[in-house]
Amino acid sequence: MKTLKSRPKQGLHGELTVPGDKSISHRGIMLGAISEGTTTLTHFLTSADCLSTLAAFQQLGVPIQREGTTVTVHGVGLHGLKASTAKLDMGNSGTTTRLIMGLLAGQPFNTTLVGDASLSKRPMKRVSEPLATMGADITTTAGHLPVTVKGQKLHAVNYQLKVASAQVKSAMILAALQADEPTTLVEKLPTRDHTERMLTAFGGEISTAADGLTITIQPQPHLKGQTMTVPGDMSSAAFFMTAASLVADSNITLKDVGLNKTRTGLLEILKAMGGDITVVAEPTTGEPIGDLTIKSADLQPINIGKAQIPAVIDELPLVALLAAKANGISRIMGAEELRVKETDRISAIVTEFKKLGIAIEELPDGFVIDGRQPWHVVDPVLDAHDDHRIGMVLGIAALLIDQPLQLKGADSVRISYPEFFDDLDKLL
Ligand SMILES: O=C(O)C1=C[C@@H](OP(=O)(O)O)[C@@H](O)[C@H](O)C1
Ligand SMILES: C=C(OP(=O)(O)O)C(=O)O
Repeated sequence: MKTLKSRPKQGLHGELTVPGDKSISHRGIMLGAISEGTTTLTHFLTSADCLSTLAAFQQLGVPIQREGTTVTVHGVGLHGLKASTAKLDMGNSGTTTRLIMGLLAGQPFNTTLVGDASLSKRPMKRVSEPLATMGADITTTAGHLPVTVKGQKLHAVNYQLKVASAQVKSAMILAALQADEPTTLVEKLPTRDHTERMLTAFGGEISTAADGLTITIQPQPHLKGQTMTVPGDMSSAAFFMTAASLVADSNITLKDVGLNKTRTGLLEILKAMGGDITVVAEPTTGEPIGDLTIKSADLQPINIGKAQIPAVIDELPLVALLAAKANGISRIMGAEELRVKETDRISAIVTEFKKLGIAIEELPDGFVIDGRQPWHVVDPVLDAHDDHRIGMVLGIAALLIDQPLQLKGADSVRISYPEFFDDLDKLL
């Protein structure tokens, strides 16, 4: 049980560089592995999820070294992976599992994937079914892990994705690389496009049509290892953006944060709510990055619907917290995907926010929050529900309360941001 810091005497102050982006770190290892030559990733995220990806590719015969946050991947090419003698442990990572399924679907060997209790409850048919249209042979356990992938020769498809999910899209892209002809995928809504951008940087041929939804992938590329610095994770920066906005007298700067438009939903929402944020973009050739300065502000309520969800999916617990201090009623809808994350995040947020006396109502696909109601602690023992993002949002919520609160499962931050509480202390 961790005792959370309560309301600070002064606001949050100072400058911070948040750890590397989780999505980009995963993809850096995967694309590096199937490239020819060496890939060097600096500012790699050394959280449990990304280390699950690193270990899985080592087990597939890819030499990978790590020194601190620098990772060197000695690529084996698209057809150079080797069968693992043991099951691959995906740990808690949905991204590792879904993307690796797409890649292994076309390899000439069989692999069994297992994961922890939380990951073993998450849906995998959303990946195995679309992959099956390409000829993949994937057996799930009633739609969940353990999953066995029996490598097959894959054929190209023209496929309309059924869920707005970058993980499903990326699994299909990684499978399409191994197909016989070009594949076309059509997304329901644009989702994070790191796979597409990074594949291009590694020398692959992938294009997105003017509609922003139709993606064409050329098969059998000869990818070349790259050197890249992973941008700061917007999804980690988001915790401090929220804290500085809500805690009076704050003024912080977050350096080198990834500003890819498919990830900046929270930034846009915070601006629309009246947040005080200055963005100084930096010139880059790869993923857009920049520095963010955030000061405390009085916030207005907001309504969010389906089309806005993908760009803020992992930050929705923070949108709920912002709404809980806004001057009116906010509605967040179209977010049913939250129910199939590390925990049912809708239910977890409602349960934990109610312990703080927040006026929150659960919807099947989101929540309604009245930020005008004063908070009052009903139960000082909060629970992360074994979910890193729930644990961290509660760590921020505690800064808005005068009495000390306890957090069960604070250790869950290791999944995406092991230094979270230390970095928060630096700003306090
Ligand atoms: O592709 C990725 O790196 C991710 C995609 C999102 O999941 P979905 O694809 O399930 O929306 C997100 O929630 C996850 O944290 C990372
Ligand atoms: C949902 C998340 O990750 P994953 O799906 O990779 O477990 C997350 O980091 O919030």
